[in-house]
Amino acid sequence: MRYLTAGESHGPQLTTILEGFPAGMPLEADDINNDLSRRQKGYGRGRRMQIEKDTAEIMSGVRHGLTLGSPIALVVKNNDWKHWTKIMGAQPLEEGQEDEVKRKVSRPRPGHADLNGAIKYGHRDMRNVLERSSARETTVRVAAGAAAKKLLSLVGVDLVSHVVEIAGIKANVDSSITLKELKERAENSPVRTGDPNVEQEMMNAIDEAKKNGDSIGGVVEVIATGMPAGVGSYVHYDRKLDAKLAAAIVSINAFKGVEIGIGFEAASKPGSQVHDEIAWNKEQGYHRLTNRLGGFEGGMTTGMPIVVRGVMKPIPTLYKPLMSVDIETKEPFSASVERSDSCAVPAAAVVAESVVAWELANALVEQFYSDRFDTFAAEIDKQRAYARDF
Ligand SMILES: Cc1cc2nc3c(=O)[nH]c(=O)nc-3n(C[C@H](O)[C@H](O)[C@H](O)COP(=O)(O)O)c2cc1C
Ligand SMILES: C=C(O[C@@H]1CC(C(=O)O)=C[C@@H](OP(=O)(O)O)[C@H]1O)C(=O)O
Repeated sequence: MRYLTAGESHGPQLTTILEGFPAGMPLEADDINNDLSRRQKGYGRGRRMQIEKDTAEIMSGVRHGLTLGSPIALVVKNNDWKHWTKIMGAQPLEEGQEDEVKRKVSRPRPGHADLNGAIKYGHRDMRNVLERSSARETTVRVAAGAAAKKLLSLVGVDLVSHVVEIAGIKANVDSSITLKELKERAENSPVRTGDPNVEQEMMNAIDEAKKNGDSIGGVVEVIATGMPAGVGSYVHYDRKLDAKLAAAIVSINAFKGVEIGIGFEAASKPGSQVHDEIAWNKEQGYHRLTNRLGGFEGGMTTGMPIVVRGVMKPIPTLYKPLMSVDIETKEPFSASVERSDSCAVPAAAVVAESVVAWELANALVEQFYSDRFDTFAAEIDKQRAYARDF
């Protein structure tokens, strides 16, 4: 499967085209809209989220609630567009209009794509960069991921995402709770954490950062259960599914690191406390007695839950501005800010869940016959039975 996205943050709409979904799979706009709304929630977001009410329209590839096997085009309109029509206007500017409608952005913001993007594409107006590098684009990545999640749910793969750390405050999730309970907790928490004991502390940290004109980051975790064993491959670097997940996570705006299973903790532990012992019984088939490697060995799924974490840096736009240089005058300035999120970690957890879902769905579609949804689902069931008794 593949998808492209198009759209500027303050343009009329965002678009994505999804390709490779099996034909005959149920899909409705509501499957997508629920996740779009989840991405908009979360403590620490700025004023833009009060303007937008993200909903997807399915423009192609689905009839009477079933996929056709042809490309699926999804559109999400930007409500904010109406405030930006002049600045974002599609028409070329006429003589003398330049100053009136087009305030050139010549001041690159530290931590953003502005300066490097301007150098790369030769834009003297850095709005041409920031409009596309904005995390507004994650809206349609979540739409794509929601369609992937629908596919996964129909073949018995379930996902949950939650916030495990904000600004050094760590959640401690009771390992005895079920995935369903974890999901409910995260869904009902303004900071999407599975640990209610640290929720208030995290919100206080966000308030404090906001008050100080600063921003904070954190760590999110995505867990996926039900993936059959043996998906992905060890034979080539670009077929390793854990590597694809890592790339997907780091591709999210502001994500700077990724861990699979215990991740960086493995560096300080002996092998006996890192590797998961293998066992077999009739009911479960092969399984691991622990899941420290987060569901992967050799770039392939083990059949155990997949556990991926990603670290998000603090939002780069700060009300307490950082120094930069104007590209026209080469003079230093301190950047002023109109609006920004102060912490988007809870929202980014939903984005992480979506990009992981896409990679898992893609891996299944690549590995199993996938023209028709009914045969695709049957093949996955067969793989589960085969792997259990192997
Ligand atoms: C959900 C989400 C919301 C974000 N909101 C903002 C924001 O309001 N202000 C901002 O400066 N950066 C925000 N970012 C981060 C920037 O988009 C990102 O840091 C920037 O594009 C540079 O990319 P890089 O950090 O990956 O290098 C957000 C990121 C995500 C995932
Ligand atoms: C619009 C979204 O996030 C935006 C991501 C973002 C950035 O620089 O990444 C900057 C802000 O944009 P604006 O300046 O228009 O308020 C955020 O609101 C969204 O998540 O839907």
